[in-house]
Amino acid sequence: MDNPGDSEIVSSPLPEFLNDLHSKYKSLQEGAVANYIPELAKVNPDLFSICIVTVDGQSYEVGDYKQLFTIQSISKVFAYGLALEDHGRDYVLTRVGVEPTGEAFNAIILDEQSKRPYNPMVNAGAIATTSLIKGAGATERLNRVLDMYRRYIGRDVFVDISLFTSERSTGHRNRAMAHLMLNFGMIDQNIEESLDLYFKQCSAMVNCRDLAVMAATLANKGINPLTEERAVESRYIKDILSVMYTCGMYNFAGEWAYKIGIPAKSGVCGGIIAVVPNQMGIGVFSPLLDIRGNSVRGVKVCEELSQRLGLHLFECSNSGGNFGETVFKPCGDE
Ligand SMILES: NC(=O)CC[C@H](N)C(=O)O
Repeated sequence: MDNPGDSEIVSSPLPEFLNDLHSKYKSLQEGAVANYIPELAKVNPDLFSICIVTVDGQSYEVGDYKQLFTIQSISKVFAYGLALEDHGRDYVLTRVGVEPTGEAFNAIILDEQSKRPYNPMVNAGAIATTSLIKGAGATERLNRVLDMYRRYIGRDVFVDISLFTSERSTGHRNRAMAHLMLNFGMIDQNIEESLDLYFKQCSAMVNCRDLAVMAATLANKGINPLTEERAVESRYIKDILSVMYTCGMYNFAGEWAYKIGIPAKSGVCGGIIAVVPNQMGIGVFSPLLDIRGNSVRGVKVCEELSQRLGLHLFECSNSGGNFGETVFKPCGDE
């Protein structure tokens, strides 16, 4: 261990450890709230919460964990799962790739050869993914998305209409991507309906604890550990987690995989979900973002959680222990 204080922190039970992390980073004022969607700029920059939900249903939370905010890009993960269930892996792969872009989340780029958007975790790919969600019309498609959120979270979820209309009236860049993909036959004619659905899926209201439950559901092979309801077919978990791992943090994805080493997804709301397969889901919320659109405190908290709990997928075999009672030791030090 590098720091003298490490041994105290890692030997604390999880609630104390989360409290320590929260106090440590609460005063960090780096970054800025997203303002390209006018309603998003109104968020209180001081909000900060960290939650963990284990696959055996224990939950730990600290800070403003009941505060609702819009899920934004984190929705891309779950919409991708629904599109896979609706069409199967092979067809979805013809419409959206699985390559990291190395570019900003809102880059207007398609793969030169295939004309597909690069991956479902950036805006272009997410709009293509959402266009694949089935339903007889706009209402049925929205209801399917909301029901999907309900299964992952365990309660009904609503769309923030102010946020939705704010994004719809300013979302010209996303509209441009949709037209480009329409030009190449990557999405169908009904682009306004699909864009509305995309803006609504991004404007669904969640709190930090919800994020952790959603992440824990992915960690638990698609079954919500609190309600025991299946949210997504288990055969698509590896697809979802793979693209989260390689593409979930936009143009920080490589460094994230290298340093933190667990599948994750962020959103311009300031939320991050991180999934430790077969162990736990992590949710962090803090709206101050870095230049890539990732939560500054969120990245720091995940980095420290990963280091102190030995969560990096390739570091060593994870302990797989009971996180409710465990006294944490960094793996590799045994
Ligand atoms: N990175 C994000 O969270 C972006 C989501 C936002 N709704 C957009 O499309 O721009």
